Amino acid sequence: MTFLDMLRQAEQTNGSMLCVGLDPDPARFPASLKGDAGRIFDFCARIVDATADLAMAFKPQIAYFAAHRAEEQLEKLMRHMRSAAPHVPVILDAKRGDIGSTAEQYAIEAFERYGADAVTLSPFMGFDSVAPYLQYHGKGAFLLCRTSNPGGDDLQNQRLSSVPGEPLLYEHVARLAQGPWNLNGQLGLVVGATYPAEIERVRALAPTLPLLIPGVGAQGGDALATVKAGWRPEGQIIVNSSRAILYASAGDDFADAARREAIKTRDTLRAARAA
Ligand SMILES: O=C(O)c1cc(=O)[nH]c(=O)n1[C@@H]1O[C@H](COP(=O)(O)O)[C@@H](O)[C@H]1O
Repeated sequence: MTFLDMLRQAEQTNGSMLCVGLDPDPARFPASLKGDAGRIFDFCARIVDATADLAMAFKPQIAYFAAHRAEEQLEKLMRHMRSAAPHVPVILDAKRGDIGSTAEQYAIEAFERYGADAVTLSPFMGFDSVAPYLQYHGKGAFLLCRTSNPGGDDLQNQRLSSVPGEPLLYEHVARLAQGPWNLNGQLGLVVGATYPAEIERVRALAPTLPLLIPGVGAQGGDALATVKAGWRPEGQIIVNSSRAILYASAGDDFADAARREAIKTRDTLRAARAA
C-alpha cells in the first residue's frame, strides 16, 4: 500500500485529519520520567497507544531523538507504531536537503533504517536533492513550502523576478511540487496553520497534493481557518499538533490528558470541515 493509500485509509478509519506530533523533550516529561532520556520510548509509546484510534498520521521529529542519542529508541518506536497502529502512516520529520549522493544516504536512513512512510524535506537545494527520495516508489515526501514560523517570510515570501508571472518563492515551490517535480505522485507540501491566507494560495496552486499543516495548538494557528483554506475533497490535509497533546498534563495522567486533547483537536477539525 502506498503512503497516499495509507493516508486515505487512516482518514476514513479514524475519521480524523489530526497528525500527532512526537517531539519528546525529557525536561517536560511527568515527574516519574522527568529528565530521563532513557524513557523517551516509554513516553512516546504511551502517547501512541492513547491516540492510535484518533490520528490520521504520526510525526516523530528526529532532532528530539538524535539530540539525546536516542536513535535506537526511535527505531523501537517505529516498530511499536507499526504493530500498535498499523493503519496509521508515519511521517518522519527530518527536514533533509542535500546534494544527491548525500540525499541517497538520508533516504536510506528514513525509509530503510526507520521504515518511515514519508519524510519532510527542504526543497532549497533543488530537484536533484529531492530525486533520491522519489526512487522509493509509494513513499511520500513533503516539501517545506510556507512554514509556520515568522522567519519563513525571509525567503519564502520573496518574489522571483526571473520566473514568468513573478511568483513568490513559496508559490513557485507549490507549482513545482504539483507539476514537474512530482514524477510519481509522491509529493506533498508543508504549510503553516499560522498563515491561512497562504494555505489557500498553496491549495489553489496545488489542488490535489496532501498538505502537512503544523502550527495548531502551541503555535496558536487557527484550526477552523486552516480547514477552510486547505481541505478539499480531492486534496487532503494532515494537521499536526505536538506539544499541546504531548504535554497536556504534567502529571502521571499525561497519556489520558493527551487523548482528551487529541479528541478535542480532531473534533474541532471535523466540525470545521462540516461547517
Ligand atoms: O515540518 C514540520 O513538521 C514543521 C514545519 C513548520 O513549518 N512548522 C513546524 O512547526 N513544523 C514542525 O511541527 C511541529 C510543531 O510542534 P508544536 O508547535 O509543538 O505543535 C514541530 O515538530 C516542528 O518542527
